[in-house]
Amino acid sequence: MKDNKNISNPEIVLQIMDLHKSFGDNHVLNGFNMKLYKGENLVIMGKSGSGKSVMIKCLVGLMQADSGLISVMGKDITTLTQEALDILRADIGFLFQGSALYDSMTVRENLEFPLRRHSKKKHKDSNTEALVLEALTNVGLAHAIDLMPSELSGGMKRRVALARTLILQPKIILYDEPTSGLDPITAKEIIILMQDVQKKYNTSSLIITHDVDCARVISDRMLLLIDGIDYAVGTYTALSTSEDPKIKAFFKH
Ligand SMILES: Nc1ncnc2c1ncn2[C@@H]1O[C@H](COP(=O)(O)OP(=O)(O)OP(=O)(O)O)[C@@H](O)[C@H]1O
Repeated sequence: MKDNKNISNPEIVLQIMDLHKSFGDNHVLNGFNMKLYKGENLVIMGKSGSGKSVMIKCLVGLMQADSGLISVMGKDITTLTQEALDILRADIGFLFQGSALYDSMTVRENLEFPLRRHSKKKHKDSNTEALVLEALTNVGLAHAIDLMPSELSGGMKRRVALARTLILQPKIILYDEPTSGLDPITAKEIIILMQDVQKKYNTSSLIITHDVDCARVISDRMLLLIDGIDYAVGTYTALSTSEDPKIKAFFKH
């Protein structure tokens, strides 16, 4: 089953072509392809150890692929200078499992931190206080601005981490297991928040998850990473009704 996105004149914001990555005899990615269109939520699922993290690391330049092409906003990242790469990276937000808050800083300081790092590029003239408040309001946590991370619940921490990502107004957000470790109700809240963010900012999101319910609710399209390739790409409905045993395995509860 292959990509059947049917929108007129779609803009591709992120593309991977024929990506290969091996560790010795362990051939993790064997010609992986992916396209992320502007404004869409693409969910990537794959068994544990299938290479999702390796793919993301190659995508953000934390790991070098053996071969293949990766382009972000139409630019081949392997040919960019460090400076051009840094500018491009400011357009990509990350919400990783491990993207913990700084425990010794208040919520406000946690949000000011990325602003200060990128201030030269983006927010030279902006009012930091207003930006922090706006980002927190967008995740429903304006009242928590002066709390310490230790005073927040798991769901609230995840929201603050999302606000910290949003404050730089990224064009693309990469989510790694956004609902892992959360109870079903809080997980649902985070999914709704992700949808709100997508609508409000028209961001394009790549979401790695094992959570089938999350995939059902949030995905415009899904990609199944199996045997190191983009084995199946399509809507939740198309994939969840497939008769292919390898695809079916993902949707069994
Ligand atoms: N730095 C590394 N050196 C050697 N092997 C590695 C390295 N990083 C990843 N691998 C191997 O690559 C394979 C894919 O790992 P990866 O972490 O991408 O899986 P994953 O799909 O993200 O799994 P999970 O869902 O459990 O997080 C595994 O076999 C892993 O052992």
